[in-house]
Amino acid sequence: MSILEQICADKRVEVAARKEIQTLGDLQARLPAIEKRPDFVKALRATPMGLIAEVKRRSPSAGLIRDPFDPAAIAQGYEANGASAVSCLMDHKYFGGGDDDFCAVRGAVGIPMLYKEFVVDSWQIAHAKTMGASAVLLIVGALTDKELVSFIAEIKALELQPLVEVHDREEMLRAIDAGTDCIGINNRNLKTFVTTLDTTFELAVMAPAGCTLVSESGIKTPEDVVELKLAGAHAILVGESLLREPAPGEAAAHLLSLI
Ligand SMILES: O=P(O)(O)OC[C@@H](O)[C@@H](O)c1c[nH]c2ccccc12
Repeated sequence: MSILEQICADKRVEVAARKEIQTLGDLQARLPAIEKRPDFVKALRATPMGLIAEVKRRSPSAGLIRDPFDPAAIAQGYEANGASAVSCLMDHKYFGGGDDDFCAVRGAVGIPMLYKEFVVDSWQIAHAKTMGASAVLLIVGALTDKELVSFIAEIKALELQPLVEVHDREEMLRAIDAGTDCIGINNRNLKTFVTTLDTTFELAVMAPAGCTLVSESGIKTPEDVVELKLAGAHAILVGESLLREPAPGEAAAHLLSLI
């Protein structure tokens, strides 16, 4: 079993248990009272290169990334230094994240937030809305075509925006067929962890006109960002290289310094 399959199998068990405590109906009952959140895609397109800065403690590929870890302070640093949005890991078992981190960040910044999760169930989409997310990640490699189409529709129906993640040509074609206007190209292969910006260089040309294109993972230098912009990326999603610096916010400003 690949790590992606393993994480998704665990996630199904986790969501089933959470649904017993807080049902989908419980979440849905709260939706009318949830205030509208800022537009994620608009924020990404408002600057020459959008930055989705990530809050994550650890990952299966990198191990422990940052300790001690103060999600609210990190996110404030990102916002003060020009980040367009914050991505917050929701998975605890593999990434050390979860609801507490999301709430802490949500209370600390005004920019849009991405619910960074392995979505396998509609419950998670309603949960993202109640938490105050603006956008929800959908990983094409973890979903059937039918799931992809229905999750995109559910996300839009709640006035959230999907970031549809692909890693190869086949997944890119599936994302386009499903009809999304915001595609994330993950430079990291979630099966092998091999990470190369060549993934973006290869796939960016396939993106339909008008589609917002995000390059994700393994982005480290201002020169990387220039190359990604030339390749057609409108935004970048960056975690590890910022989080390993003493001041992640300042590192974010430096990363954008050549744009
Ligand atoms: O820390 P990095 O290499 O800058 O990558 C950030 C982000 O792209 C990565 O965390 C990510 C991209 N897609 C995911 C899906 C699930 C979990 C994590 C991810």
